[in-house]
Amino acid sequence: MEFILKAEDAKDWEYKGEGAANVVLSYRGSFFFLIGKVLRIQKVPRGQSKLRNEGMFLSSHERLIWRDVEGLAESTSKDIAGQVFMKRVISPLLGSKNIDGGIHITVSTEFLESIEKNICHQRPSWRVDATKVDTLCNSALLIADYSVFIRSIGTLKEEICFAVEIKPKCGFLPSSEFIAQGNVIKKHVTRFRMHQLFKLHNGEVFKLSEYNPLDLFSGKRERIYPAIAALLATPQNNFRVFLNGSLIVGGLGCGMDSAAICLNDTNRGIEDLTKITGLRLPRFVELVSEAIFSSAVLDQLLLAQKLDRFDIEGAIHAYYNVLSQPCEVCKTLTDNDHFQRCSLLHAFSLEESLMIVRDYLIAATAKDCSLMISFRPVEDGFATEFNSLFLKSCGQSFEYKVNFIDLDMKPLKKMVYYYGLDQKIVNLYNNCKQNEVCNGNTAE
Ligand SMILES: O=P(O)(O)O[C@@H]1[C@@H](OP(=O)(O)O)[C@H](OP(=O)(O)O)[C@H](O)[C@H](OP(=O)(O)O)[C@H]1OP(=O)(O)O
Ligand SMILES: Nc1ncnc2c1ncn2[C@@H]1O[C@H](COP(=O)(O)OP(=O)(O)OP(=O)(O)O)[C@@H](O)[C@H]1O
Ligand SMILES: [Zn+2]
Repeated sequence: MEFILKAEDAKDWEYKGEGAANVVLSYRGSFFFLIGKVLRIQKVPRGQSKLRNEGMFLSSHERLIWRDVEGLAESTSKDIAGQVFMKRVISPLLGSKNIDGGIHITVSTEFLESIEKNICHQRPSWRVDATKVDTLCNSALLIADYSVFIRSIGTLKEEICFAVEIKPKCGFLPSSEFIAQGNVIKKHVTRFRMHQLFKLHNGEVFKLSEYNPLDLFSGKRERIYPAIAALLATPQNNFRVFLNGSLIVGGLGCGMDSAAICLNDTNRGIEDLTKITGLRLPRFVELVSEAIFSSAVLDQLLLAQKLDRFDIEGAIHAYYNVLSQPCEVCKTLTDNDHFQRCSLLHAFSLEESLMIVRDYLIAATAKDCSLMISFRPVEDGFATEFNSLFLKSCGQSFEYKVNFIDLDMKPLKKMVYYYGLDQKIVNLYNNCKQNEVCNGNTAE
């Protein structure tokens, strides 16, 4: 008999969080198979009811880009495309060890409608205004809950555990020759840093984050620690802490909490963590840093991000080649040298152009995914099937697990948006710099 979640099951699912595209719920019922799991449900922009497309999910150009990936071009839904993309494109790059594709389960429209109603008051209001549960979707993704440390399926033993969620964003500086002279700042200042200023300017955050992705991705202990400390100081949508599965630090998907509220909440969260685990703030930062350092999990992620070799300023020209359309960007270029250089990209073959765009899209996924690391204190010398580390400074051993989340495929049509956003971000940064408003965060 097929397993279906129906209206009466909705009460067992509790709001956990959401991003731009999905809402995530934790299971609070007693059905063995669902214990320790979360359900990831697709959302749609409000006012836009997505018509079910019974045919191919990918556009004809996307099918061309992904034609070498077995089963991807033929996908008939977002779910199927996502699953194939994760299995055949992302897992080989990031290593299957830290990725759980989850399973798709059938959900009734009534279940989704009840969920939409039940969680409405818990969602951030700006997310409610922008999106709603896609009640026309007939499946949802069931994944292990990484905010808890589960040792065996179907049990949630009463053990202390905590987890951090990190959205590290882009960990390198681009060096593409297709970056216009006027945008050369991109080669010296991180995208994250420039984007912060843009977000501040547009009221998307209250305070600039001091987090530097180059530190987090450095592979050096002494640089990872300040990166984690900076994330903790200004979590925005880049950092969350869960204690026994409940969110204690970081907001529900936005950076709109005022600096004071945020700091108060963080302090309270850390107090709770210290009370329950005995771990004080510096030791906690040390533990998270050590897990990132020892697991070297960001090395693979960085390689995947670096598939973006041409930067959007180069890849956008390849995009127009793929579409076989006149390039909308070349039309706007005023620097003749730069125009000549970009023209070279239009001489590339279709094969080369497809590869540039495909690699850019894979890198975009790698720049937007998050990492969840769950910890559990253990007796020293305790044999474990998981990674473990000993924190000398507090004489305590921990076992930990690292998992990537949000490895969704990015749609091809976003390329134009990516180019526009990039130009807006760099223009604003350049203007601010000229006005001597902003300070540099240059790479060494
Ligand atoms: O473009 P960016 O760098 O702002 O990233 C977007 C994220 O913004 P962020 O900068 O992390 O606050 C954005 O996150 P928020 O909605 O701001 O929490 C999404 O992750 C978006 O991806 P998608 O639309 O769900 O596929 C992300 O879009 P992609 O660029 O990954 O497609
Ligand atoms: N497997 C999981 N275990 C625990 N919590 C999870 C899991 N997957 C997602 N979450 C929580 O739900 C939130 C939203 O999930 P996710 O990042 O997949 O949404 P999204 O809409 O795809 O995000 P984005 O805005 O980056 O596109 C996460 O930030 C995380 O807090
Ligand atoms: Zn062009």
